[in-house]
Amino acid sequence: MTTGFRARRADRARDGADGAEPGRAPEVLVLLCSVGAAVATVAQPFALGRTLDLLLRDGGTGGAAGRWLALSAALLVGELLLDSLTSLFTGRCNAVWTASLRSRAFDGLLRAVPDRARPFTPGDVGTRLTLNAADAGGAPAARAALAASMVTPVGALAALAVVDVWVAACVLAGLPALALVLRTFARDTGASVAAYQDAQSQIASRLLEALEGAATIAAAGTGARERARVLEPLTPLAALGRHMWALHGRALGRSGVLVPLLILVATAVGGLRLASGALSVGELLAVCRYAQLTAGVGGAASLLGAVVRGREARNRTLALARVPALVHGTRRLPPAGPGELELRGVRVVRDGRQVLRVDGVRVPGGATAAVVGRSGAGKSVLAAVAGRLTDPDEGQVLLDGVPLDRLTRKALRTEVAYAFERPAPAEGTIAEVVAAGPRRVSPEQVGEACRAAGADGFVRRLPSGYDTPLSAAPLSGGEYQRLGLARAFAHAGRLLIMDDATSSLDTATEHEVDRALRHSVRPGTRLVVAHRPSVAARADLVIWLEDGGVRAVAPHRELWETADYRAVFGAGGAGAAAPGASTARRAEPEEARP
Ligand SMILES: Nc1ncnc2c1ncn2[C@@H]1O[C@H](COP(=O)(O)OP(=O)(O)OP(=O)(O)O)[C@@H](O)[C@H]1O
Repeated sequence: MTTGFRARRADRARDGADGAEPGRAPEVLVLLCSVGAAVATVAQPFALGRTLDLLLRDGGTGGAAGRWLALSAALLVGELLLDSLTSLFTGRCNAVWTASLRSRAFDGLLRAVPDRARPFTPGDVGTRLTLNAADAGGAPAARAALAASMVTPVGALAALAVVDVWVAACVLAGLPALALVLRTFARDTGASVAAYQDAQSQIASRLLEALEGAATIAAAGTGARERARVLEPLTPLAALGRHMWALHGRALGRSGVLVPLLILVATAVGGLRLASGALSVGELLAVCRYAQLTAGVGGAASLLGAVVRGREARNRTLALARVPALVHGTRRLPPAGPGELELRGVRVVRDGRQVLRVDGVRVPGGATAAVVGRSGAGKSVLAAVAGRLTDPDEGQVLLDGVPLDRLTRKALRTEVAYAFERPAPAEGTIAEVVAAGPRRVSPEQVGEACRAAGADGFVRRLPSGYDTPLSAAPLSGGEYQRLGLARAFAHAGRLLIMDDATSSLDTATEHEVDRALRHSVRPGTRLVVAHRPSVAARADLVIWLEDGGVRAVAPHRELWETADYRAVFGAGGAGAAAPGASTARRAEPEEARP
């Protein structure tokens, strides 16, 4: 018990750190209304019993019977009103809590170190933010209703003891069995609920993966296999569902036998007490009703189920809020710094494996550095570390001499811009999407950035031009990529990192974009992940990665002398032709050669 309490307190303390919880007011209102309704329910049999006794004694002529009858009616109306208010406040409480849990989970996800959020697939995140958040949001009201639901049986038992202690003793003797049924139900359901929610998440994740790869699946004709893969968790899900229904049914069945039995015994004892003259007819009526209400404790099973489900769902939803966040510092960058980038003793470990080791690499301010290497060499990890999308496990990355983790969030995000291979979909018109970001960007600057990224032409051809909603714009992969570039150009600070951001562009467009980048975009340092030798050739220096380490840092023309370097671009392996020789020329047109 103490351990459970401590665990709950620790949970609350940890959750508190995730963000503000909504006030307790909605929950308290549910509790007050439910308790009020329960009190009215408990008072009714007593009032009705007194009314009946007075009517039988006075034949309905006394004023007292009328007053008791009016009280009974008032209690009934009060109970109905309070029940309605309980429903109203329950809806409000559920909505407030669900919204709060969703916001906290979502904020946590946005604050998180992107790499740490990677284990949560989009489908899993969707399930946690929708189904799980709704279940978790319903728990506080269910908890209040569960607490209030104890008022009726406890109150009824107390009232029963006042009316007749013998009948109360009989009912009390049967209660431990009912409590045991409830406890077993709560314990057994907990584990199944967690596994059930996990299986739901798996189906959602697989479905989203399948939707993303729909074209590949259609082309490969593997639809049936994919369908089987997506629905694979359905079998354990169905088994878990059946198991939970069985648990529910068993709990209801057991309480369904125990409850009538208790009522029967109470009625029989009450009847004997009436026969012996210890109870009046009205009191017998009250006794029977109180026995019913006391045994109604079994009805708490469904509320208990909602509380258990909500607890598991809350853990799943708030797991998103607990993903480690990027903590920012308080320093600013020196004004008008050139954007010099330096990596000192940087080491990145993923899944226990070193995936990047870079020491003493410096990109002078205003220079363009190409990052090249075979697939899996660590280029994207380097790009992520260079702009602090993730922190290295060891070492430091400095921009104009300031470690990135000491910078304020604003300084970091205004001075370091990113463009990716696949820009994230965004809401709004094209102009709004390009303008969205840390800097204030005017419509003229949006146009300039789009021209530099080679996007202006196709944007103008859209029905509403720059005012076309992005979601309604039929864009090719390359066009979409160019909008991502335009956004990065519009917000370019002293460091611009392009991670495979021109991979879908044809060579001529890429060349134009490169020229515009030099002349029309705010000058600064560029770090460009490159797969084409043409890009490396135009850079001031190349950081050549191999198996997560730096093989060399030098201009492209020098590195091209090395056969291994040419092999990175598929331009012949070791022992291939010298620079400018036919193999290299065949592999890449004119501009590829130094
Ligand atoms: N979050 C992660 N968890 C485990 N391994 C990771 C993670 N991120 C990267 N890696 C591993 O680090 C290595 C480098 O990955 P990275 O994405 O930087 O390669 P890359 O050079 O950009 O490759 P490509 O050209 O194919 O995009 C890979 O072996 C990759 O599997």
